[in-house]
Amino acid sequence: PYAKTKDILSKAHNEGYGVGAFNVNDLEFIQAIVKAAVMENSPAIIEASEGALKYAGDGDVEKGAFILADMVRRYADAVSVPISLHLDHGHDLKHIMAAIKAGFTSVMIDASDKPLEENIRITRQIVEVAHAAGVAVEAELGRLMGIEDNVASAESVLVDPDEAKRFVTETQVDFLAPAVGTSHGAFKFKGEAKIDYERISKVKELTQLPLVLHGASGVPAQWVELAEKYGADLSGAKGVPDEVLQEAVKRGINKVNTDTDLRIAFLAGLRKHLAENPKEFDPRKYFGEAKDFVTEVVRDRMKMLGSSGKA
Ligand SMILES: O=C(COP(=O)(O)O)N(O)CCCOP(=O)(O)O
Ligand SMILES: [Zn+2]
Repeated sequence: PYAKTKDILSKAHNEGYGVGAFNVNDLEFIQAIVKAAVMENSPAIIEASEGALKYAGDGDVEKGAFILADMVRRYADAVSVPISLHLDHGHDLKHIMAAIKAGFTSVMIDASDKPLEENIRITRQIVEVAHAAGVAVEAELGRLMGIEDNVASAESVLVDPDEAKRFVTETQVDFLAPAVGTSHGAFKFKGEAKIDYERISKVKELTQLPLVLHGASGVPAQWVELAEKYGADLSGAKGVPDEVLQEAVKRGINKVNTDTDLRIAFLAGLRKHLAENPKEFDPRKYFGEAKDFVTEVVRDRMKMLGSSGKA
């Protein structure tokens, strides 16, 4: 059924496992994720960024929010596993309000690029409005970037656990995304793939909240190689290894944002089908194989994070 992100993450927090938060922009990815959740008997968080709302609404964010929310709700209510819908990286109050009106069960206010005091002020505002509507709030502290030679690289700002404690107390957010060395996209880490485990443990201890890891895609070689076999150029692609994610979950990460892996799997399926079926022009066929690859990569992630069987 359509569920509240907060309920899904409270259970994961209490029982110590990770739940994938899978990004969507369209119908195909929603279908693929819901199918994977059913096959794995796993909860799933579906999330849409502001870019996804614009894409689905052909430029109109509010329309996109309603279209995506309606699709997710209908697919979720047709299955027995809990599926929620979350606004990812909300920056603009208008977009956050549109998501709340459309029925998203949680929203992220991302003011992590602002000084702490301003991040607190903005986040507190959003929490007030969202909580009044029964919607949970995620915020981010520190900035997503890599870690080089054990110190944060110049432009990155890793979370300060003491600041995190103050932040959650003063804002009452429901979940927190601490910056611990990951980054978005397919080309993570300049050197070794490492994140700051100690910081995760300290933030968990001080906040006692479900924690979120952004930039958590693994960029699995099998999918990169398949996409490249059919003409993609993803040289240098690198993600977060499974064992690193599993350690992060052990230390308190519960929501694991995954977008890039789904994009690469879909790309591989699409390129493969088009290359192998030059006569095919029915999108239900060529998107069909691409969807099946997304289902596979989502199932793998649910097993790896420990959410399989936890519905
Ligand atoms: O943390 C992640 C994804 O991390 P990943 O790239 O490692 O999958 N996200 O929040 C997804 C961000 C997607 O934003 P946009 O739609 O604007 O491209
Ligand atoms: Zn993110």
